[in-house]
Amino acid sequence: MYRILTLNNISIKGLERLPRDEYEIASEFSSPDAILLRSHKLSNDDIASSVKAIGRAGAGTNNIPVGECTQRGIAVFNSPGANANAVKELVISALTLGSRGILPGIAYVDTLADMTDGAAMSKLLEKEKKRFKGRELAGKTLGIVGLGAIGSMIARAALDLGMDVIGYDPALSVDAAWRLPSSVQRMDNIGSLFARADYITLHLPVLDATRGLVNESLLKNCKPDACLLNFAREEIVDTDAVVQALDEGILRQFITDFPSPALIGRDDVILMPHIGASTDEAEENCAVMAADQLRDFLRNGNIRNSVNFPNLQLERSGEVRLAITNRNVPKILNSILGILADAEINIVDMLNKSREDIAYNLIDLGSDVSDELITQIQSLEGVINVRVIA
Ligand SMILES: NC(=O)c1ccc[n+]([C@@H]2O[C@H](COP(=O)([O-])OP(=O)(O)OC[C@H]3O[C@@H](n4cnc5c(N)ncnc54)[C@H](O)[C@@H]3O)[C@@H](O)[C@H]2O)c1
Ligand SMILES: O=C(O)[C@H](O)COP(=O)(O)O
Repeated sequence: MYRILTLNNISIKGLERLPRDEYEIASEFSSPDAILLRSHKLSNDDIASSVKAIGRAGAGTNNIPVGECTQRGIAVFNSPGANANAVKELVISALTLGSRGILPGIAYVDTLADMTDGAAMSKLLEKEKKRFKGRELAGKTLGIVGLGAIGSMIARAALDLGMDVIGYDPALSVDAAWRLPSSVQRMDNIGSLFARADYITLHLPVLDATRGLVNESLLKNCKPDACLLNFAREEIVDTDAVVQALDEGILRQFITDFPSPALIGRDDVILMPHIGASTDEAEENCAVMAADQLRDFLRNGNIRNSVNFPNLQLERSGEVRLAITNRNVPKILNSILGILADAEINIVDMLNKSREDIAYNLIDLGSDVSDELITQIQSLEGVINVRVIA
């Protein structure tokens, strides 16, 4: 029986992928095998020594101490693309909110609640509506920073709205490049994107290299009247610099899914309570993907969509499988194979892959192994953990 600790509400559709005869699921456990969460902020001390894997039902993993997990041999998974459509739809709504007098218009109509004369109300609205005139998106330029799952979907939708789309992504994967419409013009640097776009939308992860990326000097490149959207992460944008750019008229508007006190109560800011992925569909997609990945890892040692372990899958064969994580240094695999050979245990199949500091091995054996042999492998210098999967 595997124990799964949930630290946020996880969609029932995802939890159903973990059958109760094999998985115990609860929001409190002293020694869980795995953790399933959304945006819950997890510290290294919160992670019990029994934890083998963490599944993030969502895209961003900045709430998880990934580096420390890697050192401890804990695989961290996310759900790439599973909530991208939800974010795309919200960003398209935000673009229209940022171009038309929708919110002030609605707020104005709400002030007329005491009027009882319909004809007088119509007359008043026709007179006042000029205050809520907007502009159209068609023909404007949208700059997308980060052309991954969300960025590429937004690019396609914006092109359908008649916008010109430019993008910047210095780390674009081959798969993401295939998904990108060919009419998206790629910029060589982020400054050029800021200088050309009427609307700029951020869809990149928060990393050491992207924290505070949108700062005073970058914002100085903006076209007059530009509108900035942040549905990625709060830390990517220097809020003080944005407030200053708004005050100085460098930016016309800021729309974000990450409110902070300095932004509340301004007419030129639209704030949403981190609802980019809050749809039934996205929550289900993320939970199902995260649960399936955890299950395949716990049951078979296979790894799909890990952010810190190499991706690796091997069909099951043999009697028993060893899943071994070790430091990525020479000779460890040789030593492991030597121990198995000395014990005359036949290797039926095996796969070994590395990623940065660690290596991960799946070794299918023709016969069962003793506890002593596992202890022998576990005590090899550089071996982080060993799992025996029946
Ligand atoms: N508001 C929300 O609820 C919500 C929902 C989902 C995701 N997000 C955030 O959006 C981010 C992107 O999600 P995704 O699913 O598109 O991820 P993704 O991994 O598919 O795409 C991210 C892209 O950003 C690119 N990138 C990395 N560094 C960059 C840089 N310095 N400049 C420009 N691009 C860079 C990567 O190469 C990649 O193509 C997530 O990391 C998460 O923080 C927010
Ligand atoms: O990175 C993500 O996937 C989003 O920020 C969604 O976070 P949530 O699962 O807490 O809504």
